[in-house]
Amino acid sequence: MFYPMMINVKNKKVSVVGGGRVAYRKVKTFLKYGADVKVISINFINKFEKIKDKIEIIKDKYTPEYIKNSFLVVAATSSKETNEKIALFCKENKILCNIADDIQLSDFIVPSSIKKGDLIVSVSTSGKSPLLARKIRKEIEEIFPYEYDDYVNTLGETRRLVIEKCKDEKRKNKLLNELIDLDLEELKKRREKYEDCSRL
Ligand SMILES: C[C@@]1(CC(=O)O)C2=NC(=C\c3[nH]c(c(CCC(=O)O)c3CC(=O)O)Cc3[nH]c(c(CC(=O)O)c3CCC(=O)O)/C=C3\N/C(=C\2)[C@@H](CCC(=O)O)[C@]3(C)CC(=O)O)/[C@H]1CCC(=O)O
Ligand SMILES: NC(=O)c1ccc[n+]([C@@H]2O[C@H](COP(=O)([O-])OP(=O)(O)OC[C@H]3O[C@@H](n4cnc5c(N)ncnc54)[C@H](O)[C@@H]3O)[C@@H](O)[C@H]2O)c1
Repeated sequence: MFYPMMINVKNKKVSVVGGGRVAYRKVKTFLKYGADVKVISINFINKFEKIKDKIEIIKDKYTPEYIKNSFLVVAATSSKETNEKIALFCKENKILCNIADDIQLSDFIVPSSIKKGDLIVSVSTSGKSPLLARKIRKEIEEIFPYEYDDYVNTLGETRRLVIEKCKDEKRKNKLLNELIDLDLEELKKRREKYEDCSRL
C-alpha cells in the first residue's frame, strides 16, 4: 500500500538509471524540486542535451558503485534484469527506490501532479492506471488557471502572524478559517493589519 507523503529532495543526491523518455520525465521533475541529480545510462535521448548543465551525466552501464551514496534511486532502464538488480541493491543498502517497470519492487511511486508555487495537487491510482491519473490531473489543472504562488505565500505569512500573535485557541482558529476565504487583495490588507498589531 502506498502512503501519500511529501518528501524533501532539495540538494539531496538522486540517481536515475536510464536515459530514455521515462528517465527524462523523472529527471525533469526532480530538478523542479531542487534535487542534485545524477543520470547513469548507456545511451541518452537528445532531450538530455537541454538539461545537461543541470545534472551529472554518466555514460556507462549500470554498476552499484554509481548509486551507492544516493538518497533516492529511480531505475528506468529498458532492461528488466538491470532494473531488478538496482531494486535488490537498494533494498540491501536501505536506499528508497522507484522501479519504473515494477511496482512490486518499488518503495515509492510518483503521482501525477500540479505545482502552482507552493500549492501542490497530486493524483495517484496506486499504479492501477497512470493514464487515468494524468487525465484527472488535467481536469484539475483547468480549475487552477492562475498562479497560486503569491496567494499561497501571502496566506503562509499571514498564518504565521496569527499563530505568533494570537494566543487564544478559539479566536486563532476563527481567524485562520477566515483567511482561506479571502482573495489575494483582501489577504494582503489583512497581513498588513496583523503586522501592525502586537497582539491579536
Ligand atoms: C503519473 C506519472 C508520473 C511520472 O512518471 O512522472 C506516472 N506515469 C506517467 C505516465 C505514463 N506511464 C505509462 C504511460 C504509458 C501508457 C500506459 O501504459 O498506461 C504513461 C503516459 C506517458 O508516458 O505519456 C506506463 C506505465 N507506468 C508504469 C508502468 C509500469 C507498471 O505498470 O508496472 C507502465 C507501463 C510500462 C510498460 O510496460 O510499457 C508505472 C508507474 N507510472 C507511474 C506514474 C506510477 C503510478 C502512478 C499512479 O497511477 O499512481 C508507476 C507505478 C511507477 C512510477 O513511475 O512512479 C506519469 C504521468 C504524468 C502526467 O502527465 O501527469
Ligand atoms: N513508470 C512509468 O511511468 C513508465 C512509463 C512507460 C514505460 N515504463 C518502463 O520504463 C522503462 C524505460 O522506458 P523508456 O521508454 O524510457 O525506455 P527507452 O528504451 O527509451 O530507454 C531505456 C534506457 O535505458 C538505458 N539502458 C538499458 N540498459 C542499461 C544498463 N544496463 N545500464 C544503464 N542504462 C541502460 C538505455 O541506454 C536507454 O537510455 C521500461 O522498462 C518501460 O517498460 C515506465
